[in-house]
Amino acid sequence: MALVHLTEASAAFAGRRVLGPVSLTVYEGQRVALVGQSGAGKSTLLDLLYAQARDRAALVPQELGLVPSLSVFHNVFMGRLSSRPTWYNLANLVRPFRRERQRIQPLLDQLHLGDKIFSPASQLSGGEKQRTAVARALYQKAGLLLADEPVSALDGPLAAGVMAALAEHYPTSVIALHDVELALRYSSRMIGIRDGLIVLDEDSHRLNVQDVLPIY
Ligand SMILES: Nc1ncnc2c1ncn2[C@@H]1O[C@H](COP(=O)(O)OP(=O)(O)OP(=O)(O)O)[C@@H](O)[C@H]1O
Repeated sequence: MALVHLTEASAAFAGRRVLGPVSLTVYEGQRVALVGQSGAGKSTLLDLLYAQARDRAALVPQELGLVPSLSVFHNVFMGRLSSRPTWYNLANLVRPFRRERQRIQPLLDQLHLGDKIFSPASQLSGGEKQRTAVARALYQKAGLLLADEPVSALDGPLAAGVMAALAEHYPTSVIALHDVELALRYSSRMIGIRDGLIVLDEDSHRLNVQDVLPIY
């Protein structure tokens, strides 16, 4: 089943086309890695996909979108604000419900962030902020994950752990990654972007790093 679909889509800034035309269908169960040079158009493509699938997608944007004054717990809780009544959200803001803590704590533990649950986001390192945004997406439990460089601030083993967590919670995803090896390891389909166009679209298991490098 197709979860998101673009037909001859394009995007421009100040009259300059930066993406497209691109046509892309992402099917249920596909873990898509988006790779390409800085400025190739990966974030722009993710934006177009999100615009099509806003009601069924969790987004980890490159800028993360955290509220600095709120705790990690509350930032993660925000992943499901729209599915809860306002009174519930406000009450949980003042005094976290035990059942919400019981849902959020294991996600943070999995991301090695468990001891930061009530730290304000403003006091986190770059990598901790990134993992908070990832936890928010895990908590959201949407049908599709869209993530823009979700592990760029993490070192090797931690990056692999976060990619494994994303794969475990989200069978269908589109993730922009600059680390080609990581992209190959955690995706089933590899899409390469160059100058705003799709120049590679292949099963990841058919590719190795050398096959992907020419798009850079
Ligand atoms: N708000 C904007 N205004 C003007 N130009 C923009 C804007 N956002 C992106 N662009 C341009 O669009 C092109 C594609 O940018 P995009 O962010 O999609 O690339 P990217 O592949 O995600 O890059 P990176 O890997 O550095 O995040 C670039 O040339 C960029 O300069």
